[in-house]
Order: sequence, then structure tokens, then C-alpha cells
Amino acid sequence: MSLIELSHINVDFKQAPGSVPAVFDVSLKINRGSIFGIVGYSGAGKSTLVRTINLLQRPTEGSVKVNDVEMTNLSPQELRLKRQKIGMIFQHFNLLDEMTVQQNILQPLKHSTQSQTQKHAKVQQLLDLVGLTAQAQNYPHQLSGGQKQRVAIARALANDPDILISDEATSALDPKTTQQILELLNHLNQTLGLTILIITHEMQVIEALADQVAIMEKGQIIETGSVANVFQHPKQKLTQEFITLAQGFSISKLQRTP
Ligand SMILES: Nc1ncnc2c1ncn2[C@@H]1O[C@H](COP(=O)(O)OP(=O)(O)OP(=O)(O)O)[C@@H](O)[C@H]1O
Repeated sequence: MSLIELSHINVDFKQAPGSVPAVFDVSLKINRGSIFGIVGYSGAGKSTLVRTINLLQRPTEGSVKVNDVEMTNLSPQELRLKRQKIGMIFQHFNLLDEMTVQQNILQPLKHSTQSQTQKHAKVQQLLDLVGLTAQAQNYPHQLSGGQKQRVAIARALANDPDILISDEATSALDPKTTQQILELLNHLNQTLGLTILIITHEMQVIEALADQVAIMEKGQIIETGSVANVFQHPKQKLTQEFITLAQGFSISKLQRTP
């Protein structure tokens, strides 16, 4: 069953003298509990497209349904609550440098009605989950890139989201650290049933982790299907190019149970 359903999404950016179409007539269904990859070069429209899911980017046209709820019809208050159920992680981690690891993870719970004890128990549980219990009182500058991304993942999970959007989250990491972060994402998907949307320009990341993939070019999806099918029978030249580029990277395929 689809958890996310995008229908005929257009995003135009108004810019003198005209408007720039960043996303053009994209329709996409993402199943609950799956890992879905979106691949494309810089400027293809990947970030703009996924930002329409939580309406950080309101589409110029089209429908955005999450869990059968039309997001574009929600009031600001309703939207705020829905957004809490969609976590995001980014290439540059976006941590607050003046806060400790623990404080960074607590941040999304600031307005929660839970007691301080409950909030701290939640943070402790998340630290365990991402393997950073010993670093709770460290500041981001005292952490490696992989550890920073683990903090960002824990923070993204603070409100028990249904969906995690990973926007180039491993692009700044070396292959070994990338493998470890992908293993963590796989573990979260398999144990929490978290639906994960991965944006990347690295097809080896998709091959290791995703079930389904969509290839984007100039604001459009030019090819989509199961990862196995697309890798075995790529239809588009660009898809073939991404597959060729992925060869030779030492990222291992992860064990996945549908
Ligand atoms: N706020 C904005 N105002 C105007 N144009 C924008 C804005 N955001 C994105 N664009 C344009 O929309 C197009 C798609 O950008 P987008 O960031 O979605 O691509 P991307 O595939 O995610 O690339 P990258 O990986 O480099 O972020 C690009 O041409 C970009 O310049």
C-alpha cells in the first residue's frame, strides 16, 4: 500500500524574466516500509521534489498524499503535526554547533508535552539506537562525519516519524562510513518499519539499499522500477551512465526482508 502518493507535481520558481520549471509533471507512489531511491545529477530537481512531500516546497500544481491525507489542504497547525512524522537528514548534517549531541537530539522535542524524564529516556533510547551513548555530552566539532550523521539520524527520529527523507546523507562520507550509515538506515527500516526515501547521485547507494528507484533528469522522472530490474535492464542512456559510474565502489549490498 502507498504511504506517499505524488500526482502530477509541478514546481515552478518565479524568476525574472520568466519562471524556471524545477519539477515537471512527476507522479510517484512509495510503499509503506520500503526504501525508495531517487537518482539524478545536481539540478535535476530531486531536492525540490522531495521537499513537496512535507510541503517545505509547496507544489505549483499537483496532489501530495501522505497516508491518504491531502497535504496541500491542511491548515498550518495540521501541517506542523504531519511534518513531525517526516524526518529529514542532509549532506552537511545541519547540527547546532553550540549544543551537545544530547541537546541536538532533544531539540525536536522542545514543544512536546512529554515530561522531562520521558524526553531524556527517549534521547537515551535514540543514542543507543545509533550507537552514540558515549558521545552524549560531546559537541559536533568533536565528532567524525559518520558520528555527526548518526546524531542527525537520531534527531530526525525523535518524534517517531513514519518517513525518513535522506537528502545526499552519505555524499560527504568515505566509502567505509557510507557503508556503516547505510547499514544503520537498513536496520531502522527493518526494525522500525520506517519508510525511507533516499536522494543521491550515487547509484551504488541505491544498489546497496533501495527496493525501488526513480531516475530524474531536468525535473522529470525518466525511468523507474525495482532496483533489480533497472540494474539488469536499464532503458535510458542516463540510467546506464549512473550504473557504469557505480561500478568499482566497495559498497556491499545489504540483506533486506520485504
Ligand atoms: N529556491 C529556488 N529558487 C529558484 N530556483 C531554484 C530554487 N531551488 C532550486 N531551484 C532550481 O531548481 C532546479 C532543481 O534544483 P534541486 O536543488 O531540486 O536539484 P537537485 O537535483 O536536488 O540538485 P542538488 O543535488 O544539486 O541539490 C535547479 O535548476 C535549481 O537551480
